[in-house]
Amino acid sequence: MRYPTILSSLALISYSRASQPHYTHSQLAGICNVADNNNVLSFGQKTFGLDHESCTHSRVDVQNTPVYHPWTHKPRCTPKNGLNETYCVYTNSNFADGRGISFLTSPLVAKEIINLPAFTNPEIPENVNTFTDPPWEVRNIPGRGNGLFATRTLYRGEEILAATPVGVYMSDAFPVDYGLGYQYLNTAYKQLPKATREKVMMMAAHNAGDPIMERVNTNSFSGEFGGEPHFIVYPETARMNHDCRPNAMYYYDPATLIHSTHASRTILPGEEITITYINILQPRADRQEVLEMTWHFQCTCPLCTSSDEEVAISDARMQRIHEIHATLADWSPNTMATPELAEELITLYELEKLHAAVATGHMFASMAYNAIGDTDRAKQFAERALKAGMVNSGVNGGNSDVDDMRAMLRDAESHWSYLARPRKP
Ligand SMILES: C[S@@+](CC[C@H](N)C(=O)[O-])C[C@H]1O[C@@H](n2cnc3c(N)ncnc32)[C@H](O)[C@@H]1O
Repeated sequence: MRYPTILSSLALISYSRASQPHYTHSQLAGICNVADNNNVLSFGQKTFGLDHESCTHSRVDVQNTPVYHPWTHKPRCTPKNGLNETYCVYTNSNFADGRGISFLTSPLVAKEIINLPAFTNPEIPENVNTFTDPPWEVRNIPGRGNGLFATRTLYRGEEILAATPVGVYMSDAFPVDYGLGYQYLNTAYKQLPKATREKVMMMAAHNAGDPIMERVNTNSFSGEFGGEPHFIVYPETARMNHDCRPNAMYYYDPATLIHSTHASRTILPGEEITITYINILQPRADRQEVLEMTWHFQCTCPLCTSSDEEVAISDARMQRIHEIHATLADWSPNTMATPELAEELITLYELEKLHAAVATGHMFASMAYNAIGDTDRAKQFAERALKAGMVNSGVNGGNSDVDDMRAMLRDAESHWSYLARPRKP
């Protein structure tokens, strides 16, 4: 039997934030509904290998409240492994107006999850999980499987889709005993409502094997809960194919778990809507290697299929982008960072059609101008960064870059970067 390691995960953090994810961690607080771990464990042991649903119905107390609140099913836990770890399935089949959600995670992480606003304030905005009249349709493309295609013009910043996850699985739940991990993963799947299970099964799978595991492998985004890496499944979002110069960007809100995708440039009707699965600031050879190894496809996006000469120019620009990033991030007294360098970065992003990254360029420029005391320019660029940044982070912000740029706009002289790099005489 083949037990593939879970390797693939579509980067969850937008490209420009890939190296600095911002997760809010809820306080460890409150009660744990799986405190009765021995019971759960023995239950898990008893049901080891079972896949019939009769065992999974929620137990209800006299007030009709499940004793496992907020879970609608009794948590089922693996027997402790040699490292004294256990992983449990936690399902709330009512989550997000009946879409449901299942976790396979540790009891400690579950304690944090139940304190997230997703559970303490579970109201779902109207635009989320609404797929009745989307501005796209699913089409099959030879060699790529299904993909999303725009059915009308979408403008930069416009929302394409927003969804809650249906499955969240801790990556550590698998390697010690893959067989056991798969069984509990299947339990997590089976406890979801029927319509959601159908959505999961409609996702593509790279390989034959365990149907759920293979779908998780092919379609998961990655994120953290309680500081631990998890795989996160958004079935509709996972329909989007990869492009090294994507026309859409996504943002994940770790408090509500809502994942939203926005246009990062104008997308014309009939155009495929694409995201990136990888860090696209890599040379073509490296990008292709990662995509081939992890997602088993040969990238034939326009950039990958350009002439060798064009690719060499693009690779050189990306090398320069890396150099400028490093210089602009250097706040030491000997830094070579200047506002001119930040403006060069913006130009390079534009030449490379890195639409989604432009906000990062404006943010660098804002701070670089503020660092020499040019508060007018600093504010101008902060405004541009905020406008462009909405594509990445949603209109309400909720990440530290957005907060930082708002602070710059309010009062540049109080911003930490003010006169941090005075021009040398
Ligand atoms: C997350 S799924 C994307 C949706 C998928 N095409 C489907 O049919 O549901 C990832 C898989 O889609 C395919 N894929 C994504 N982007 C592609 C691309 N640019 N070229 C070829 N195949 C691609 C690969 O098979 C990849 O493993």
